[in-house]
Parts: sequence; C-alpha cells; structure tokens
Amino acid sequence: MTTQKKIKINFDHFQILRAIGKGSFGKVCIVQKRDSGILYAMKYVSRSVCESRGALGGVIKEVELLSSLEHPFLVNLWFSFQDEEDLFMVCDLLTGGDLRYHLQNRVEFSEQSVALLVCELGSALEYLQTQRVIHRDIKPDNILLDDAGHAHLTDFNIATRLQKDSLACSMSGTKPYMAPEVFMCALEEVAGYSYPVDWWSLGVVAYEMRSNTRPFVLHSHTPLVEIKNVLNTSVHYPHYWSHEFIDLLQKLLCVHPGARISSQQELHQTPLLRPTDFQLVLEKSIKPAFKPPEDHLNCDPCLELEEMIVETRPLHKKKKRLAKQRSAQRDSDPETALVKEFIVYNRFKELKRKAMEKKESDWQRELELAMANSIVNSLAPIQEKPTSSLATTVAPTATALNICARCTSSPTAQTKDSDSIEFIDRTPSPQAAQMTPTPRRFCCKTTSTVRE
Ligand SMILES: Nc1ncnc2c1ncn2[C@@H]1O[C@H](COP(=O)(O)OP(=O)(O)OP(=O)(O)O)[C@@H](O)[C@H]1O
Repeated sequence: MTTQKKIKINFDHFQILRAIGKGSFGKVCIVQKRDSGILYAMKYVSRSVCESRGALGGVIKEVELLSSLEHPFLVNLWFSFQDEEDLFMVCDLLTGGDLRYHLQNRVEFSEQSVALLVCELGSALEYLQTQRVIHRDIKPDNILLDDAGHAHLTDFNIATRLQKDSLACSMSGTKPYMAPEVFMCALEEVAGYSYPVDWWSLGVVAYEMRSNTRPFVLHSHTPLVEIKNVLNTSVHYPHYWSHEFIDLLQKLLCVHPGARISSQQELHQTPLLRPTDFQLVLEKSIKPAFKPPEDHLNCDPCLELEEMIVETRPLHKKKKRLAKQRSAQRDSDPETALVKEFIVYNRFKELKRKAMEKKESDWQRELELAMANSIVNSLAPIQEKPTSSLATTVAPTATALNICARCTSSPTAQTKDSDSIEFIDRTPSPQAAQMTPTPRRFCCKTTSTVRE
C-alpha cells in the first residue's frame, strides 16, 4: 500500500488573476483555484508589517472567528494558510464593489434599496448574535455587494466573541459609526456594551446610503465628551423621506441600547418591513433595486498597475522568489519561520468531516433503534402467519430498520468497501405492511448481530 502525504492548502493551489483592493495592512486580489476553477478573493497581509504594527494578534483572531462562521450575508472564509512572507485568507469573491465605492460614485439608493440592505445585514447580525459575536466595525467600507447587489459583511478584524452574559468594554470601531454606549463605556459611565452597537452602526449606514451624508457630524479627532453631546442632538430627516422609513431609522438610531431595534423580529415589527418575508430575504429571492454595473470591475483600476509596477515583492513573482530564498537557506526548516498560532483552514475539509460525523451519528441512531426493535421482537411469540393486525404492528418495526442498500441488492457486495456503506430510508409500502416479517439481518460488519 502506498502512503500518500496529504498536501495542505497553499499558495500554489491558486492562480493570481488581478489586484482589486487595498486595506491598511493587506491587499486583495482575485484568484482561481487551479483544481476546481472556482474564483475567490484572496486577502494577504505581510507578516513583517503586521508584526511591526502590532496587528498580528488581530489577524490570527479574525481567522479563528471566521472559520467558525457561515452565513449568506457574510463574506465567508474558505481557506487560510501562510508562507514565510505573508498570511493568506481566501474568501467569497464579491464582484459588486464595496458600498463606500458606490457612495463615492454618487449612486442614489432608494428607500426600497436601503430597506432590503437593512434586512439582509439584519439577518447577518441576528446570526452573529447566535454565535455571540459583535462585529464592531459596520460601515460602508466593510459592506461588499455581489453581482446582483446583495450585501455581505466583511472585515472581522476588531470583532469579538462575548462570553455568556458578559459585556464588551474596549473602545473599538470607527468613530462616526460607533454607538453612544461605546463612548459612554470609555468615559466609564456604563459598564460595557453588547450586540445593539452593531444595529446602531447599521442605522448610520442606512441613513448615509439614502442621503450620502451621515446623521451626526463626527470625525476621528472629535473629543470623547463632545461626541456624547453630538449623539444626543436630534437627527435631521429630509421631509421627502417616507414616515415608515424615518420610523425605521429612528428605531435603529435610538440612543438607549435597550430600546433600540436589535433583532430581526423587531425589524419585522416596523411598519416599513412588516410586509417583508424574511425567509425570501435569506434565500436572496428579493432582487435588489441597485445592481452594480457589470461592464467594469467595481474597484480602483490603479491597484493592478501599482501591483505590477510599484510593488517591491509582487505576488505573481512569489514562487520564484521563495524558491530562491529557500535554496539559499537549505539547512533551515521553512516551518520555523511561520506564525504558530495562525491556523491552516480548509472549509471543504471541514464540511466533509461534518458530513461524515452526521452520517455516522445517524447510522448509530438507526442501529440502536434496530437493535432495540430486535430485542422487542425476540421477546414476542413467533407466529408463522401473522394476522393482519399483527402484521401492521410488526411491519413498521421491521421497516423502521434502515437496510443496507448494498445488502438488499447483492449480499456479497457488503464485504467490499465497508467504509462507504450507505443506508437508505425505507418507508413501509402498503404491500410491505402485509408481508410476513422475515428474519432480519443487520448487515453492517461493525456489528455481527444477526438473528435468523
Ligand atoms: N471578498 C472580497 N471580494 C471582493 N473585493 C474585496 C473582498 N474583500 C475585500 N475586497 C476589496 O478590497 C478592499 C480592501 O479590503 P480589506 O479588507 O483589506 O480592507 P479594509 O476593509 O479597508 O481593511 P482594513 O480595515 O484592515 O484596512 C475592500 O475595500 C474591497 O473593495
């Protein structure tokens, strides 16, 4: 038997197509997985830059968090890995651009458009709450659109997972989008804050989408004490906005977190969103009014040029560069140059593992049920020809047993390929219910229980 070394996901599994984004630490490019042909967004951050700016912990935490999350309105992580130079995160590719890009291009979002975005991101926030996660940085820059215009939340760099019944207390976020209780916490006026902070930020985003200005005039340099006063001033709502839309915004931009909308159910209770079917929202069956243009990539075209001309360590030359570097340092193990805490993640493997586990536990349950039935039946007096009343009581028991598909069709086949035995769920047919119960056979080799 040949032992095949399993190759972990790495940079060579992807083909770099083009640069599409740049953040404060990293860059983003479109990549294609060589074996499946699937396109992804690959975000990569230089390990040395991260270390020098004390941001390594945040990236490690972000990957840990994202690997445990999955939702239609999140930018889901599919793979993570690293090499001597960079840390990589491979995510869903959203080709519609970020909301900031569209606001800067003066796109006018209708009330209907904003309302759908609130529902979609509300659904993501509701999910995050079930996972005890606060995002803490909801803003147009971190909302990406797909090609149809559906919203997806990204950048979990400063997100946090709350312990049960605890509060967050660090001052994290982007000032113009931060909820009043975050500032109050920094001023030690409240003990901490929780999930409603994200719903406040969603309210600010919704306001900004509709008017291209923000509800409160705040800047990164506005002092804390002043911010508190600003957030307590009343918001100006243009007279041509509908009452229902203003009502939604007022309930999101409510200064008291306890009275603020902070669940999908509360969203659904507002006059504007009462008619909305949230199941259809989740299924992405409601078409967004704004569809990002398809004739060009919704990102800055200079990024690609910059990567090709200005970048000192361009990604497309990485393979050659690392090979040269590795051959020069032949004696040292490249593994020692890696960040130990940064996890290698492969969502496909994870999904496969979970499917196997589920199959195994389903199988175990069926087997236990079958064994219990078998004991019950062994205690019952054996009747050669059951009366119809007995047949109906026995038949469901007999058929409740999931029968190995392979054994029923070909008993000899059960000895082959035992790992992939599959069970079929057989609902008793009316004819089967009338049949004489035949001796049953538990046909999986892990149990030798055979009663004949
Ligand atoms: N999954 C993605 N699909 C398509 N484009 C993306 C994706 N992720 C990021 N981008 C683009 O790349 C840009 C930079 O993303 P990145 O997350 O590095 O920056 P950021 O949100 O500004 O991060 P930071 O807050 O760390 O500076 C985004 O603004 C977006 O335009």
